[in-house]
Amino acid sequence: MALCSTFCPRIPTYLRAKPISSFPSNPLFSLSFKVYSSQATDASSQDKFTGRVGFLGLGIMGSPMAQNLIKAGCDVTVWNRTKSKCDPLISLGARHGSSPEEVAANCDVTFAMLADPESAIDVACGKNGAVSGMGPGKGYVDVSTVDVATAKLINGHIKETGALFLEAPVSGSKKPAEDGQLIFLTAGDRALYDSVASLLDILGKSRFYLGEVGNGAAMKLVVNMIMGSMMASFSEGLLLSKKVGLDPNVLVEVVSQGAISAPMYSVKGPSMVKSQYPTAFPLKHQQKDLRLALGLAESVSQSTPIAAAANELYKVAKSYGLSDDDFSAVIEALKAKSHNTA
Ligand SMILES: NC(=O)C1=CN([C@@H]2O[C@H](COP(=O)(O)OP(=O)(O)OC[C@H]3O[C@@H](n4cnc5c(N)ncnc54)[C@H](OP(=O)(O)O)[C@@H]3O)[C@@H](O)[C@H]2O)C=CC1
Ligand SMILES: O=CC(=O)O
Repeated sequence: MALCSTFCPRIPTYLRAKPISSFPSNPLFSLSFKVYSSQATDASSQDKFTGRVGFLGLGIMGSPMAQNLIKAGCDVTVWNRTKSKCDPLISLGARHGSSPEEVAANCDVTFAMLADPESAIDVACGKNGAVSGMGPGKGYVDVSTVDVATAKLINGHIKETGALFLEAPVSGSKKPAEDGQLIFLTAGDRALYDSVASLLDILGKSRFYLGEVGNGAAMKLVVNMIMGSMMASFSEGLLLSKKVGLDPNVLVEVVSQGAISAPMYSVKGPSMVKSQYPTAFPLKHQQKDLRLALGLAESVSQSTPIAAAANELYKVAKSYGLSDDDFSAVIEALKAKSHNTA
């Protein structure tokens, strides 16, 4: 079945796109409702996608995303390198593909949510990769966070088969993925963007179409460069407040009420004070994103000293075995530093 825009019936009315003016200006509304900014979308998600959907990569992000598609009534086929992660989704009604190639061959559109550029390339272009199953009338949507060169490389291989390509990295972590509140940063084939708009609207609260392939990756890396630096700076503040005799919990509260408030600080601050880092966004992925963002800055000779310093801290944290902890564990690198210099 070729890509089509037909009705996908199980999306409740309250989850459908609403203009931003329908909601009060309270930012909390954007955390709990589907809100579409005027720039974020002009494709109508009234045209529902009912083709078969493939999903490759069922980690922290991919599993809840695939689950939301299944719960919305989509016909989903999953594949993951570690097969056991497919089982809960198969229990929910998903089909299983034995390779990315088989999934792509049997589906109209295939999503991929892989760890990094290497795995994204391997799953798309490697042996039994998705490219081998692609062809005219099909689409490939890569939602992994990769660099511009990787997005362009995969785009090239997919397009050679006659299929369409959309890069669509997401902003938003484990909880937004579970809640269908992701922000899609898409670029590539506009026709594919329009075809999968209703799927993106099941998974996310907004979607930006940014033009040429590479712009999605670039936007995502800039956002995560800022986020990585913010977390490193917040970590310094928490430790400094404690060392000068303040209660870091009170700092979290003060920050939450002022102009520098951010959900990230309010959500992660209390557990950071307790030295607990339950993984939502793995530290190794934040360091990967900083590394890729620094490469992006290098490519245009943009000075990014703060991000470069933050990247060093994440590398130190990795060397302490914190790769799979949440990225807020970067604070441990600063604790170790102050111990070393004490
Ligand atoms: N977690 C988050 O908060 C967010 C993450 N992201 C980005 O989304 C992507 C996925 O993140 P997340 O789900 O957290 O990561 P995970 O580490 O939880 O999952 C990574 C996925 O990639 C697969 N994988 C890794 N290496 C290979 C390989 N060589 N071949 C095939 N498959 C491979 C893993 O398979 P296996 O299960 O076999 O290991 C798994 O399915 C990353 O690019 C990340 O930067 C974006 C926004 C938020
Ligand atoms: O990439 C991570 C995120 O929280 O967004």
